[in-house]
Amino acid sequence: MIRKIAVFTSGGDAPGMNAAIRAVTRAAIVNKLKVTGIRRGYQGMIEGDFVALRSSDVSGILQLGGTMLQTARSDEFRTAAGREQAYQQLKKAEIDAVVVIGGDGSFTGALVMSQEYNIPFIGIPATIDNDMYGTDYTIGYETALNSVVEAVDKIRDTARSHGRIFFVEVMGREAGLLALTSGIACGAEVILIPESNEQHIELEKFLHKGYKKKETSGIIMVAEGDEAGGAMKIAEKVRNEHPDLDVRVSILGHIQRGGSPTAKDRVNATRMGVAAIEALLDDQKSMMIGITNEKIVHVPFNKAVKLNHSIDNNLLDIHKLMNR
Ligand SMILES: Nc1ncnc2c1ncn2[C@@H]1O[C@H](COP(=O)(O)OP(=O)(O)O)[C@@H](O)[C@H]1O
Ligand SMILES: O=P(O)(O)OC[C@H]1O[C@](O)(COP(=O)(O)O)[C@@H](O)[C@@H]1O
Ligand SMILES: [Mg+2]
Repeated sequence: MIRKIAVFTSGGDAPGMNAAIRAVTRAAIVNKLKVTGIRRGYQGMIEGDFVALRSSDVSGILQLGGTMLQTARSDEFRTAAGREQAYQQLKKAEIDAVVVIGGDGSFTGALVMSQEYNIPFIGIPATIDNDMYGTDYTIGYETALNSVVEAVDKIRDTARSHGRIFFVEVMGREAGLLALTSGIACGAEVILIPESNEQHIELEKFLHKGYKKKETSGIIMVAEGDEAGGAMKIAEKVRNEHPDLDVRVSILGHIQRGGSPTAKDRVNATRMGVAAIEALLDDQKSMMIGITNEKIVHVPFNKAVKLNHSIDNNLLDIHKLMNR
């Protein structure tokens, strides 16, 4: 019997996390559940940094970026002693079930803890990387994509004016989807992502033939996690090999993680927040709420975190076609 739930945000923040906190809180209250917010992710769980949430406490946050509960990456929670302390804090606060809003790391932590202690966890995927298996969509990705496109359009203006080649680094330590889709949206000439090596050949072709023949500017999107080592390193190599080219680097950084969530991120965060409470009331546990083909789906944590989210090769093909 669930009487009181906790909700928290964990890992890298993502625009729309607040919308999810609001939806979880309000859906729980409508179903006569009490709600506790845990501040600062798993670290706050270990330290008992809890706050009671009423419907009015989540008023006015729907449109705000970041997370009102703050977030953290907690090394202590990776230890058995840290998780034991976290469990004791949950018991003390009489929490019967937990909703975790985060990415693959956060769900791995939830899976480990639910194997050790009898407490149900439901996950809501929120990461700008959109790298979770079993869902087409993670909260924050759409907003980040639009932020990248807005920034790169501006870079294109100055690149064209000077006839320069820009290496633009986009976030994604292990995931290239944001670089790939923003690259397509901005008409990038080349896109370098960790999931595919082939694009380095495209870069060589572009530098040797394409640029010199017909281009007035070049945008090379580089995912942070590309194996050649990020935009700085690649640009340095290109400068050495092609001293005639005017090369610049722009690392977009954490502006990609901030800002007011797009309408789609708000709507999907609200849908997933409500679905998370419904899943708990339906006695589900260790389950991620996802959205596939625009429908809510339930994906067991062990699948969501262990299976790889692959890149759609069609997107790579489409990009290639545009730059023939
Ligand atoms: N294998 C694990 N065991 C226990 N906790 C984990 C594990 N992996 C991740 N976590 C917890 O989840 C937190 C968030 O994970 P992280 O990978 O940083 O972000 P995200 O959830 O956005 O992918 C970590 O700081 C850690 O506290
Ligand atoms: O904010 P930090 O700690 O520098 O982390 C940067 C990383 O976080 C992300 O923005 C989001 O990743 P997670 O959602 O897995 O936390 C990655 O794209 C990036 O590599
Ligand atoms: Mg992650």
